[in-house]
Amino acid sequence: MFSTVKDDMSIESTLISKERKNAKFPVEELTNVWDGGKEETELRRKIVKLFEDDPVLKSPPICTMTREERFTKATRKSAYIYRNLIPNNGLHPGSREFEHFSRAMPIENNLLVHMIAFIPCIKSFGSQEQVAKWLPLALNLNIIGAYAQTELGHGSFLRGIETEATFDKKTQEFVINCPKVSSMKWWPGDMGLNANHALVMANLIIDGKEYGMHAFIVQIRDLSTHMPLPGVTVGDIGSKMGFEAIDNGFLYMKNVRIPRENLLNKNSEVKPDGTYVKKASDRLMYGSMVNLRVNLPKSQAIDVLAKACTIAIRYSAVRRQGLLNPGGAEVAVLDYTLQQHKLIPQLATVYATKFAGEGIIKKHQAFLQNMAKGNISDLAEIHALSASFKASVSEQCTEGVEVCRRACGGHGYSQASGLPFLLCKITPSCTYEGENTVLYLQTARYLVKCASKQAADLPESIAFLVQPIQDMKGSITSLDNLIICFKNSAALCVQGVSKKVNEMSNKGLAMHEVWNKSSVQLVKSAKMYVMQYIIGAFVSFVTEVKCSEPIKEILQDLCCLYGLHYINTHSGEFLKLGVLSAHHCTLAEETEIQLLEKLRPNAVGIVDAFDFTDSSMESCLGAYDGNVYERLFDMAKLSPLNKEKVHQESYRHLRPFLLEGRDILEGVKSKN
Ligand SMILES: CCCCCCCC/C=C\CCCCCCCCCCC/C=C/C(=O)SCCNC(=O)CCNC(=O)[C@H](O)C(C)(C)COP(=O)(O)OP(=O)(O)OC[C@H]1O[C@@H](n2cnc3c(N)ncnc32)[C@H](O)[C@@H]1OP(=O)(O)O
Ligand SMILES: Cc1cc2nc3c(=O)[nH]c(=O)nc-3n(C[C@H](O)[C@H](O)[C@H](O)COP(=O)(O)OP(=O)(O)OC[C@H]3O[C@@H](n4cnc5c(N)ncnc54)[C@H](O)[C@@H]3O)c2cc1C
Repeated sequence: MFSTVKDDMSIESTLISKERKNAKFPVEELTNVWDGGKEETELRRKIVKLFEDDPVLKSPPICTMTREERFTKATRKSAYIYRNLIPNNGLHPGSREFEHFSRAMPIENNLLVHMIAFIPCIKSFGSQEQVAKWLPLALNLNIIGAYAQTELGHGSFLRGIETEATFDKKTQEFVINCPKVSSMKWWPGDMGLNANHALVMANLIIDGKEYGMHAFIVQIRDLSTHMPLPGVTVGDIGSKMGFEAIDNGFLYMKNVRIPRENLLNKNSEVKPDGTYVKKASDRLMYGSMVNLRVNLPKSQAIDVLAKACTIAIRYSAVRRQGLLNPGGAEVAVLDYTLQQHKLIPQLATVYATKFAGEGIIKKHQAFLQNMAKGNISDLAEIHALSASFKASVSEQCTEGVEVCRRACGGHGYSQASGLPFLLCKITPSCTYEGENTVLYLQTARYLVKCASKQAADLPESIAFLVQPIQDMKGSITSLDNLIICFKNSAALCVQGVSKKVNEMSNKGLAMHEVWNKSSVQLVKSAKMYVMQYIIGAFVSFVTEVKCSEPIKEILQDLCCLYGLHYINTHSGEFLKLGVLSAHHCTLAEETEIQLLEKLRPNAVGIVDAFDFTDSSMESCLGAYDGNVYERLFDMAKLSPLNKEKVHQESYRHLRPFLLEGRDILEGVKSKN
């Protein structure tokens, strides 16, 4: 319907090619470092290609589809992936290939909560017999389960959850009830339309006595008709800011009866006579959340920011607007120091959080191995670290994506840029798997407890909180000094708020009031604690990684930039704590600006090294060829509103005024 408008040779494509020629490092090697080795890069590309070449997984750009179409396509693709593509290609969970799935998955898919929460919960909370019964069914999608914990009235405060599971000795069943509207399960992914089972977190009641939150497998839909079972009211909660392909659901249960065996009973059991047997710590009930807080940040936040950086940096390298040199040619907006100051620190955030996250995954794996042997002594430490890490990463990356979006000017507001989609995808990561403020407070609770102990009684990673403050020798801009600066700040923050807490409670104030009155500083302490962890982990990675000198230099520069950018945006905190002087802050600012200038020629190369395919980004601004304007025009042509030259409804409503206008204008014309 629209005529084609094409430049013979787009200037934008030429500009981005020049950028690539100017890069001062081997891009492929940085990709290998990012992936964890050359073989991993090859494997990832193989898996991505397998998914991208598959005709079943192709669909129109998401910005041209309705919610209904997006949900339908996502379900069709997900069912195919889990039942055909994965088993037919021998890609089993736990295999090396599996590590690369999140990069290969279509841009929209669902059944994820079934895969990442329902299945792992069966494994964590189920006895051997229960795992043997439920796991194969779940892996084959014979049953599809949601993780139904949050209710309309309660999400964060789990002790307040209202859904009840009352044991009926006579029938050897649990009776599941949502006593009030506020007790209805609300939000669980995959539950609204696709799930036929749910892992329901409910308050266990035996003979009138409450035993707290436990996990039950509840069938909610008939397996042959998919109709809700008696007593079950279930559906989709409606349109959201994002995740439109996912059927986040509501679930209201009235006298739903399930067999006694459906209480997942690895950690606690109800005997036929109603005796309650506790086999392990109550805290293991929270294990599923720790697992997700450790493992989700990579795919749900860090990769999302990496994509946003790719889009914004490629676009900024070809978008020419204004002059730097009076009388000269228009410049790429990436040449403005202020544009570099927006975007390049986001790149540093991607690298810092990715490598720090890998450290936490390793720590968590070690914890799981110990737990299998009955040792959960590191639980509090891993809970505190994973809670604040999830909070900090989701917060930094969400802010970063919005910075990238705005850095693309007007086009960043267009769905065709891919950036609104990324922003809507990343924003809820600050809320799900534990609302960030609530998570920071959990970390702070642990840190304050640690502050009253001796270094020898604390885990190695925490002992610095109670040890003497270290001196910085030499420039603030060295990586060693950055670590010292952040460690000192975290220690002083924690000690300061602990002192405040003690003083207030010594004055007789109730602990809950003390806590509320100190909460602003408590959250700040948790943030500083996790920042020192992230910086420390990034520095260790940069120091130890085996790579060529140019790559090492880029990583060192990004590492330094990450620390300095944080200092410069929070300098008041560092000055207030007395960790840095005004002179240090001035130097930190100058050095950051120098680093931006140094990294600028490599910026396109660094985002190329993330190696996102065009189809994994669906972005007219971020495609590899830099051909932004033609792509924007082509995408606009696909808008469903452009299906016909004249939109009948717009014409119908406006026609009377247009006819008036025509008559007036024709009258004027005939007078003339
Ligand atoms: C063939 C298979 C193929 C598979 C293919 C897979 C392909 C994969 C591809 C891609 C993967 C990526 C895809 C991802 C897609 C993601 C989509 C989005 C998913 C979103 C899913 C979201 C799910 C959810 O949101 S679930 C709900 C989460 N809810 C929460 O997190 C609630 C937060 N609240 C809490 O955690 C707690 O209740 C609380 C701690 C805030 C409560 O506080 P309080 O009452 O004060 O504490 P209490 O309960 O009394 O606790 C007392 C002590 O326990 C300690 N503690 C608390 N929490 C924990 C914990 N987690 N671990 C350990 N200990 C804990 C607490 O500190 C107290 O200790 P103390 O010693 O007494 O001080
Ligand atoms: C996209 C998405 C997917 C989800 N998927 C699932 C799922 O699959 N399964 C599931 O069970 N749930 C799911 N959830 C729900 C999610 O886990 C909860 O929304 C989340 O845990 C936050 O709880 P809340 O909504 O009750 O927030 P609230 O706790 O009500 O938060 C509201 C405000 O109160 C503040 N606040 C709360 N408590 C405190 C406190 N103690 N001190 C200071 N401030 C406080 C918070 O900081 C926040 O500012 C999902 C949510 C989203 C958005």
